[in-house]
Amino acid sequence: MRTIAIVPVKRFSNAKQRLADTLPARSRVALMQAMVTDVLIALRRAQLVEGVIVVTGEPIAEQIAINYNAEVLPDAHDLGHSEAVAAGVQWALGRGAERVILVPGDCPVLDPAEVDGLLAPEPHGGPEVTIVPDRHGTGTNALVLTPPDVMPASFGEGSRARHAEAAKAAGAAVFEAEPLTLLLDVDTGEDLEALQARLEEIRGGASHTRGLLPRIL
Ligand SMILES: Nc1nc2c(ncn2[C@@H]2O[C@H](COP(=O)(O)OP(=O)(O)OP(=O)(O)O)[C@@H](O)[C@H]2O)c(=O)[nH]1
Ligand SMILES: C=C(OP(=O)(O)O)C(=O)O
Repeated sequence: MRTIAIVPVKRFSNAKQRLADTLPARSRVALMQAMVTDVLIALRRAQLVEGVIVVTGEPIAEQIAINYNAEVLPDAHDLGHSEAVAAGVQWALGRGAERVILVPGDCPVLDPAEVDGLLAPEPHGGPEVTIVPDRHGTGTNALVLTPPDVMPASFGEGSRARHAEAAKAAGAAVFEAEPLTLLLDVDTGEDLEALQARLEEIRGGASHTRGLLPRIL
């Protein structure tokens, strides 16, 4: 099933506001750069992802996307996570995608094998939505949408329940999955500590973020 990954990336200067008390701006920029790089490397290694689109107005993210064989869809206004993804879905439909996986740019320990695990189950033929929550259990870190426009994404506070409701309303089969490496997005100082702990537990992966953390913390 032709599957495209959509990675929205906000301009680095506005990114990670929830880390402003933990890191100075230049470190937040460096962290986003490293995390986006690690996410794109992981998606490129996923066997079941046929293409990657990065939706961004950030020139550095654009260059990273090009370096890792991803397409770039300009985002002139940074109107929001969901808005960026919506544009990516339309782009993916135009390129024949039958399914999309929505992945944020701030899940650096993403494991390609877990991405393939999310995409491996044979689709039932009808509309389907898989929700990957965040580690707090109320947000959404990733969505697998079959077809890509089965429902609009609605990221933000309490999005896990909202996405489940929207999927049911769309008549889609709803699944939930908790692949360990997709549960950890980095939004707060506490997430950063959890990331450091995770990087100590696992060998390999997230090479750019792993290399940067000691320099900025
Ligand atoms: N292209 C684009 N991506 C976005 C936008 N808002 C959020 N994103 C991306 O969506 C993903 C998840 O967003 P958040 O967790 O809210 O990241 P963030 O906005 O940097 O974090 P905060 O500033 O703390 O809210 C990240 O990859 C962001 O870069 C946007 O307006 N445009
Ligand atoms: C991360 C989420 O939303 P946002 O990207 O807008 O913070 C979420 O829906 O859990």
